[in-house]
Amino acid sequence: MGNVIPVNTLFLGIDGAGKTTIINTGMNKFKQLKQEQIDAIQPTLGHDSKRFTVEGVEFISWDFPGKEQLRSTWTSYYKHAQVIVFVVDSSDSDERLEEVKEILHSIIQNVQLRECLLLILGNKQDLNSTRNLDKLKDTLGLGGNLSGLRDRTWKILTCTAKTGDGLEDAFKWLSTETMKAYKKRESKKKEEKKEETKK
Ligand SMILES: Nc1nc2c(ncn2[C@@H]2O[C@H](COP(=O)(O)OP(=O)(O)OP(=O)(O)O)[C@@H](O)[C@H]2O)c(=O)[nH]1
Ligand SMILES: [Mg+2]
Repeated sequence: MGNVIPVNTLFLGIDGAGKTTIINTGMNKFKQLKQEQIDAIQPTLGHDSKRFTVEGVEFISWDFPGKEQLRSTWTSYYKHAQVIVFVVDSSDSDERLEEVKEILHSIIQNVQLRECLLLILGNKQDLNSTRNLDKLKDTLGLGGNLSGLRDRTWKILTCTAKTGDGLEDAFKWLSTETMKAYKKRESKKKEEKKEETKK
């Protein structure tokens, strides 16, 4: 097997969205966590990184707190980010999703995150009050031709972290897109080197 490509991946989203559960499921090869493993997950207060690999890409997963007073910690990591996984509780109230929309749009427009791949995950599809993909897209204002999305590789998908449903496909997509971006960067570097030696 070739070398694994490591990518700094920031997991962002408000409190209770399911960021930590998704990372733990990723580390469990996307198999359903045991109930006691789910019960052991506490709201994140600090931040730390955990790693899991999917099809040659190692996601160095930075788990951040979503609690309002702690969200300011996110931005100091923006300069290191290559991938953003933005997690949404699809069953959250309209009021909370209005707040989520605002946060998501500020991430989309942030110049420091311009080059990042963006995966938006509509989590908790198992709950009765959940929104499906189309409804979520609409609620989060992602339907139109948003300037921050036009030149970016991004996707919105749904999942259930509690069972693992949808997560493997989501990270396979990220893995494929990461590889493509990596190859593009490498060939650009090669071209530039060639140009340099010609001078
Ligand atoms: N029903 C259901 N509950 C989920 C799912 N994913 C996570 N949860 C629950 O939602 C709660 C919050 O999950 P976390 O993973 O701690 O959420 P977080 O985004 O890390 O939250 P903060 O650390 O506070 O920012 C926990 O009780 C989880 O068990 C899911 O797919 N379905
Ligand atoms: Mg957490």
